[in-house]
Amino acid sequence: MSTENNEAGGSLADRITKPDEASQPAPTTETPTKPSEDGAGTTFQGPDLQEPEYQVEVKLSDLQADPNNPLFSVKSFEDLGLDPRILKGLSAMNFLKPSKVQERALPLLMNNPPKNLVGQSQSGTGKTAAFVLNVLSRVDLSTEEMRGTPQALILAPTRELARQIVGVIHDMGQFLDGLSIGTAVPTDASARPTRMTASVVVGTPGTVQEMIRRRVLNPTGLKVLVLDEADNMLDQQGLGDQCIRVKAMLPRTIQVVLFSATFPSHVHRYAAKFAPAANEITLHHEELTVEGIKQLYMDCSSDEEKYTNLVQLYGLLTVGSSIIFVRTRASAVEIEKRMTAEGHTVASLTGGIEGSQRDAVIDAFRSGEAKVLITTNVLARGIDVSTVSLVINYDIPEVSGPGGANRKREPDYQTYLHRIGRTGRFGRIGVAISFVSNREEWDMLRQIQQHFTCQIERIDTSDWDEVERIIKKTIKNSRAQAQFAKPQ
Ligand SMILES: Nc1ncnc2c1ncn2[C@@H]1O[C@H](COP(=O)(O)OP(=O)(O)OP(=O)(O)O)[C@@H](O)[C@H]1O
Repeated sequence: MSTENNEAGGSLADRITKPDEASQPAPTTETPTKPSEDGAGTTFQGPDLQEPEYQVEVKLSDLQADPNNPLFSVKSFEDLGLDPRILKGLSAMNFLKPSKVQERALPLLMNNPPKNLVGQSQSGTGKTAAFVLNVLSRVDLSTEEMRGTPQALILAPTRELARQIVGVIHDMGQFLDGLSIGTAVPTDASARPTRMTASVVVGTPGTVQEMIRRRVLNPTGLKVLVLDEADNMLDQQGLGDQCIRVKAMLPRTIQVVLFSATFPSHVHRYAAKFAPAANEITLHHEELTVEGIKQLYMDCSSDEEKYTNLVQLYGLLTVGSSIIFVRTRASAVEIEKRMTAEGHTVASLTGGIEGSQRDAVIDAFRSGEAKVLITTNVLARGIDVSTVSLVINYDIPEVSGPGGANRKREPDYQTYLHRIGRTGRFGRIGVAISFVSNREEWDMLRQIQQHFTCQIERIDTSDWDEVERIIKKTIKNSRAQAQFAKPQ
């Protein structure tokens, strides 16, 4: 069973599987090498922090000098003992200073003998670079034979995230001669390789498991295993099983690295078994929200009013880019159809569409060609598109599971945090609006507020000009306000 798509909430029962994708390894993928301007991967460029339209006043360097900010660091990348060619890659990506998680994780990761790591840090704070820098520092590219030997394996829950990580490795490792990166995501039979000879392999667990089983991927030379979005990977029945099976086929001495913005306690205990004797970087749940994301909600009297409010917001959705999260594939498709028929330009991405079509949609969204993306939880995690300034929770994320209609509805805290974290990346600003259309949804929103001890403010929809003014002002001012709020 493949588990590349974990759309319908965080639970096992609703996870949607695509058995046809399970046994389909993919080819080594090459990505372009043009350096990016804002620290995002090449293929995923967005504007710099200084978005002219919003006249953002604060600079990244200010945030990185604030000890309370997750982007703060005292060290430079040079201090972290990285290879000069990797430093050159970082500089080409315009990464000037490490973030807190990078500064803390890298010495732990790169120390010898290698130790396992369970690392947590808020969304958009640079966890990818933390594990990629360790991977690039550990691969040996000195001989032809080593260059063709898979030495590091990175697993991610979705094809979109796997492809994104490939882009980051490509950019960061662009000056490492002989580095090759393989992508192991479901693909057509005609495009499957017979042998994976890349030194770094990034993929989804089902496909990687199948590649190892069919001896397409030889795991004996692997030195590092990374699980990105590790809590999600280990907590879902299918994905978790696949990760365990993959790990059982790897060398026993492999360094295991687990990263996520969230590690709920039950998964944390399990993670400690998957990565034994690991160093840990852990946050309390009230430390998890990101300062630059303004959280709002809208009262809607019915499901239909959710739709009309969304349409009213269309002008704001296209100021930057925006992501609209819905609960099911069917509603994503329905909203897309309805909005398109009414003359709005929107795209949708769900696990229900073919892999190549998914790639085309996400690529169009990254390039800005598509500015409004309707999706399910399949894109709730990890996706890094710096232009996203607005996230809409059209449906509040819920824990789903057995129990039928009488079961009490419960918010999915982790998914809420990951969804809103698609904006406000690495010190940028963003707005997240949750729609509530009945008492139960309002209760779930209140519970989310309590859980993260955060403020989710109501927007009054009786005057749409005012709504527009408030949201635009918020986008414009939220970072600056955070600065003014700082003690002198
Ligand atoms: N040191 C740095 N300097 C500048 N930009 C950086 C730095 N580190 C990371 N970034 C940029 O910050 C953005 C967010 O990084 P990344 O996607 O790794 O976040 P994350 O912590 O993995 O988030 P999530 O929990 O949502 O997966 C990316 O666009 C990345 O290029």
